[in-house]
Amino acid sequence: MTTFPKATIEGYPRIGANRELKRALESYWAGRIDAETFRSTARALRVNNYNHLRDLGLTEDYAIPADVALYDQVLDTALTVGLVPGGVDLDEEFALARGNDTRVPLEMTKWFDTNYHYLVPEIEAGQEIKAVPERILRIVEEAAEAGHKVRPFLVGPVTLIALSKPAEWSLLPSLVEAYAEVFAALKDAGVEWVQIAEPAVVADLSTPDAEIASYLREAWSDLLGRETRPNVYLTTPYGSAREALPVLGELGVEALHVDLSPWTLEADSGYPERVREAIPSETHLVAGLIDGRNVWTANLRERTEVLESLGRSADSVSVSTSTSLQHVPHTLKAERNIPVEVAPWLAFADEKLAEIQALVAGEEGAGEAFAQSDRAVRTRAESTTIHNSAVVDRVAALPEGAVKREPAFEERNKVQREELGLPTLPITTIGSFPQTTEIRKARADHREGTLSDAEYNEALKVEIKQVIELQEEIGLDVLVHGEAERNDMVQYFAELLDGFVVTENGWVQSYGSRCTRPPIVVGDVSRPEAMSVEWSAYAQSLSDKPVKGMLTGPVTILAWSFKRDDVPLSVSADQIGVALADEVADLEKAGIKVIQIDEPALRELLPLRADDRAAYLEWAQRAFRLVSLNAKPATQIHTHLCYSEFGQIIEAVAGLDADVTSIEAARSKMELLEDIDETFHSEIGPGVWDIHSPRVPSAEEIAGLLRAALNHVPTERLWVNPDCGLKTRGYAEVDPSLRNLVAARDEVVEGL
Ligand code: MET
Ligand SMILES: [Zn+2]
Repeated sequence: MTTFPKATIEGYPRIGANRELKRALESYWAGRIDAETFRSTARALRVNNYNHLRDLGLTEDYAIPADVALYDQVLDTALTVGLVPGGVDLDEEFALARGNDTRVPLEMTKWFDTNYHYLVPEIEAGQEIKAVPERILRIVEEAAEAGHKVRPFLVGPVTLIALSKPAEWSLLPSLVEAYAEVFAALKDAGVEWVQIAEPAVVADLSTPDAEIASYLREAWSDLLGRETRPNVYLTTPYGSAREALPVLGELGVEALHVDLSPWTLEADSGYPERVREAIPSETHLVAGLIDGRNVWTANLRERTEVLESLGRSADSVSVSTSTSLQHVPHTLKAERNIPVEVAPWLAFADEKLAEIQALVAGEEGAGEAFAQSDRAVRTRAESTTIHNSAVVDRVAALPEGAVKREPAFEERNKVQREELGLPTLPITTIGSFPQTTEIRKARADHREGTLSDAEYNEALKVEIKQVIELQEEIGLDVLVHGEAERNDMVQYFAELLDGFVVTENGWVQSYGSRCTRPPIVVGDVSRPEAMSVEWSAYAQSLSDKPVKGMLTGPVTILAWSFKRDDVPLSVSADQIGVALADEVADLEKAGIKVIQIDEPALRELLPLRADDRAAYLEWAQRAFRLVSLNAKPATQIHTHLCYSEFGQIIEAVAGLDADVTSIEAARSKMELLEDIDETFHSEIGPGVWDIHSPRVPSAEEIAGLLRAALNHVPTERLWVNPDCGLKTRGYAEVDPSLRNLVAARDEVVEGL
């Protein structure tokens, strides 16, 4: 048997260093290129990546994983094993992902606790499962033609069912048959190693841990007992395996990956020890030592200690990443503006490859790399640019534990009613208005330097004025300035706060062709000057109605950034919280009476393990409350949540102690209302217009949703608003939809 490579990675960014895949996908969808051209572009990108990885040192056979889905790895696997029918057809695949005239797309949701989103297979008991090995054989063949023995990649059967809707376990035996068929085909094609990811063993999904462990045993003892199959490399990224760990040890897979990243060991420090005990020496162990989802230079000395603590002989252990590198940008080489002091502290995908090789070579073999790592660790710890004692002291002086805005909601509510004098069922929007071509162009020109600061500000003010006038004319009650100055809300605040570094090219795939450029929290966070006041104050000067100030909350800013690894998340959250509290004070001074603090990512950071959730919710709530802690009683604090189902954490949402909460609800047909009943005592705006779709909701439809809401929420506490901001929509839909909101509200109020 070919031995497992000494140095490897779990996966590499698929989108392309210059986002080639994104461009090819979007050109194909728009009909600008045909299927043939698309396929050859995607193929060239894959082969280039293999060549690139070989140049970076992955020279051993099977060191390079072929984790090469065109849209999503779960969809790709589901199609290959036939859990979702679609075969090899490109348009079928994209129809599942994006919908078309005849079908709605598959639902999309977060992949473990990352910002990547996968497509959720819809499955049912008794359905047919027919493997399509051609999909993966093509990948193997094209790699072979280019001179590479790559490791075909699939999500494993247990994880695939655990992530499907519903998790229909009765399908497991026939699904295992399909995997067996794919394995046999790969073996026949001469493949010696296949990589199968089973991260279901690290998370508390809808299926309990103990059951996951027993399905794992059932599926894998069967698969591993098959005659015709390649060697199996089973992987467990995104955390530590608990109940399933002994099972993984007993299965007898040829190679097993465990996630030993600093992040995982912080939550479960005894993990290396448990791995050492549970995994027999016959199983080749692959230590996922290099963090696949953060951007910090590894402490090679400390990583070596973890490696040594596994007690393995050199030929029975390899070094890899903790997860696929799909969660980090390609390379630091594409960055020109990272401060020279900070650059050595960072390692993107390509830089991590060098770290893996250094760990394999050890200090004797890679002295320079170890010395560099030592320097990075030391200079980062000692840096006076990122450590700001004023910020640390300020946060240390805060009261510990839960903080509470005074007076309590009921009292504030009275003052705010008087101050604002809003009508019954007040109407507002969530903040952003359509980002027009003119605004995008102005922003691009400003970035390029062809539009001066003054001209850019002027362009923004023209836009704000139009947005205010439109809202006045339509008759909304609490207005917004439209957020024309923000492209991405988190990027916007990160650029204005100290303690963040933003990248030029650090694109990371979020889903399909969608990429984001997460900022990096490098140190203590503070606010050198006001960030949003100029725009809000200008907007307020144009209207007698209240204009809502618009901030992104601490949890969301953190969730959508690369986080520090030298302090707990709660520390950064507190720091961002007080920085935003200063912004609240400045907005109040500028005459703003209503301030929204968006926390769409509150649910996203919820830990994978149920045991860890209470502690998370505690610091998340605290950070949010710090922002509004010293707001005047008369200032109405709103919050907004979207992107996930909040039923599970509705009490935590109520615990934010906002005066008004808007929550996405239209798409789920207001399912949320059941949960709201018992828990919510403040005002609430369940979204009544699904802004993810280009449809214009009719007034009757909206009125229906409002009447449904009134069965759960008293009239005086209900707000009328869309599900989320309007920035991705066009005015052609926004204008009539807003008018329908007003008509619906008026009609419902009439009938009260
Ligand atoms: N205020 C933001 C907006 O309207 C909230 C977005 S939540 C993803 O765009
Ligand atoms: Zn939203």
